[in-house]
Amino acid sequence: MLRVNQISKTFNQGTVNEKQALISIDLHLYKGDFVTVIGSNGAGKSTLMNAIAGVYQVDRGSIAIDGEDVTRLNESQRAKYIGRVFQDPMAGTAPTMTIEENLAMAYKRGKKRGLRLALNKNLRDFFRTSLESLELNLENRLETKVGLLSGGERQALSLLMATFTQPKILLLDEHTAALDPKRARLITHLTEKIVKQDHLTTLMITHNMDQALKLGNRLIMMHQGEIVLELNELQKAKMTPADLIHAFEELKGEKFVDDRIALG
Ligand SMILES: Nc1ncnc2c1ncn2[C@@H]1O[C@H](COP(=O)(O)OP(=O)(O)OP(=O)(O)O)[C@@H](O)[C@H]1O
Repeated sequence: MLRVNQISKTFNQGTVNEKQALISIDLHLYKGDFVTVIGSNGAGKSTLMNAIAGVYQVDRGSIAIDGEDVTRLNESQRAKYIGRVFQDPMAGTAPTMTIEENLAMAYKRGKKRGLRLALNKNLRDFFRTSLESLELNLENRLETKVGLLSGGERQALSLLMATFTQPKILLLDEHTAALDPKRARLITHLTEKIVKQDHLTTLMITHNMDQALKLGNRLIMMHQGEIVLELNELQKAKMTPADLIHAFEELKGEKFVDDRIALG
């Protein structure tokens, strides 16, 4: 479903600030794979996601989604394939628009430009049913402005907006990190539920080692622009957060430095 072949990305090439953020990264995700991504500070995790989403063009290598080479497509041209949820609950939704207007906007994403979308009964029913799955009673607040929702409700809505059109790839960029523990648990639970039910191919960056081990069926660890460790479901199941750190230190002979790390 996702084939990242030998991609490299250097920022500020030829200047004193030159930074090789990605070095010959290979990553192949099969349909339904749910891969958690961890790594030290500045390891290249966000750059990898941005490269997949088309925010940055890569210097070398190629990216294919469901067999289509998207390497030279820009972010908006890739939008129909990709759902993304960011760390900031404010980032994925428009606060002055109502819940249903936000959903309509997401529904239109990637569809033909200029498509006028009538908010007819069928569409409202579809939005209501989708919102019911969140179990937050948002289905009865279709006309509420999104700016009035709590951070957790807003992030749940972002998650729904990123997934209800069944993207080929779901990118989760520390999407629970800015929430309090209770809301983070809720969003984690909803993520697991939606990904499983819709069999979504997912890449999730997290600084929470426990979450990285418990969620998904694969884990990758990045360091200085490279993937330094890959674990499958069985290997993940046997490991603790402390084992992960230990494995990194054995491999690289240096301390694992992540300012935002959470072990459990
Ligand atoms: N737009 C940019 N311009 C210049 N340098 C950048 C840019 N984006 C990222 N970098 C640099 O590339 C490297 C990788 O950054 P990236 O944000 O991908 O790391 P990360 O693994 O997500 O880090 P963290 O967990 O600390 O957020 C870092 O050294 C960063 O400073």
